[in-house]
Parts: sequence; structure tokens; C-alpha cells
Amino acid sequence: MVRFENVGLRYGLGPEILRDLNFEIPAHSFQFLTGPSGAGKTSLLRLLFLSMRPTRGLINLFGRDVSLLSKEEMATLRQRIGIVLQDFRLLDHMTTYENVALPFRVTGRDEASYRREVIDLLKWVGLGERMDALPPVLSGGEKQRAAIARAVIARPHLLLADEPTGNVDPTLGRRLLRLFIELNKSGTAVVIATHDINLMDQYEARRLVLHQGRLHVYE
Ligand SMILES: Nc1ncnc2c1ncn2[C@@H]1O[C@H](COP(=O)(O)OP(=O)(O)OP(=O)(O)O)[C@@H](O)[C@H]1O
Repeated sequence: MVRFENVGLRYGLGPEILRDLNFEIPAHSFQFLTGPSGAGKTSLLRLLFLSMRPTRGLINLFGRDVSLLSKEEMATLRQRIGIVLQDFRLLDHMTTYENVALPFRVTGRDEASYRREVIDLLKWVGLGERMDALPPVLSGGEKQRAAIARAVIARPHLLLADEPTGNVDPTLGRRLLRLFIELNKSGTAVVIATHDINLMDQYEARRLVLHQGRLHVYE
């Protein structure tokens, strides 16, 4: 599903923050991406979401060499990826319900066919009472759960999540982890970037560990 060959990344003229990355993310796999603060986890997620190009090396995503993709082809590939970023990126003029329903709306689906699904997921993540609220009035943890719901609702082929339990209490964190595990069981490859040792200890999974620019894989 994803293959990195000798990938390196630097910002501007700075040092290489990712070096000689060689790894694969198999279809249907589940992995934590971890490493100290500043190790490059968010940068690696950005490479995976095609919002940045590597400085060197090859990235193959869904069978395509990403350096050869047109903008339109990139947009199409991105539709197969769900992403939860640390700044959530919710649309402030849309309600929580509308934000979460967005992945269905962009594919032109009739609302009657997904309304129940969106409401059930909002209830599952504890936002049943906040469906009609606009993002600016949500708490940090509520925004995070809305962003997670939006990323998983359409069952993407690949889910990328950056510190998805960073703003919630441990009980809710466990609930969200269960959501990712269920999504993975239904076929999605999942990558969760986290510092949270407690979270990682709750589920036996592959670990991708970034350290001094290099990636170590523990199966
Ligand atoms: N836009 C940018 N321009 C220049 N340097 C950047 C930029 N974004 C990140 N960096 C640098 O790249 C390195 C990796 O940052 P990144 O945010 O990917 O790490 P991280 O592992 O996600 O950190 P954290 O766990 O603290 O979120 C850091 O040294 C950071 O300062």
C-alpha cells in the first residue's frame, strides 16, 4: 500500500530531519509511529498524505510513484486517505454533523443514505449532544473527536492520525483506540503517531520508531 525507498526530507537549507527511510505499510496493517518530540512524526505523516514532497528518494502510494502524479491524481488518491491533524482543520462555518458528513458529501451521496451512520458515529465518540454546534464553540477534545469521526466515517484505505488522543482523558482515549482497531478490522491500514506510552501499551501492534532521522521498525 505504501513503500518508502531511501527517502530523505529537509526543510529549506536546514539539516535532513528524515534520512534513508526504507519501510512499507502493508494493506490492513496497524502501526504506531513514535519517537521523541521533534523527531519528524508529523513530517512523515505529511509525506504520506502527499502534502509535501520528499527531498530525495521514492514514495510509492497505492501502486503509484507519487513524484509522477498530477495535482488532480493526487487529489483523487487523497480521497482514499483519512487524516487527523493536530490542528483538526474543521470548517468553522459548518456544524459538527456537517463536518463529519463531508467525506460523503464530496462524493455526491444522497444524505438519506448516510445520515444515520453519521449520527451513530457522533454518538459513539460522545458528540451526540454537540451535532449542531459549530467548531469554534467546541472544546479541544470535542474538536479532536469531530476530526477523528470525519477521518474514519467513509472507511478510508489508509488512516493517518497525529496524536489523536492528545486532548482527551484516558477513558475516552481507550474508546477512540477501539474505534481505530474496529476500522482496521474492517480493512483500513492505520498509522497512529503518538508519544502516549499508555495508549501503545493497550494494543499489540507494529511500532515505527523515529530516532535521529532514521526509522526503526519493530514487528
Ligand atoms: N515548516 C517547517 N519548517 C522548518 N522546519 C520544520 C517545519 N516543520 C517542522 N520542522 C522541523 O522538523 C523537525 C521535525 O518536526 P515534526 O513536527 O515533524 O516532529 P514531531 O515528531 O511531529 O514533533 P512533535 O512530537 O513535537 O509534534 C523539527 O526539528 C521541526 O522543528
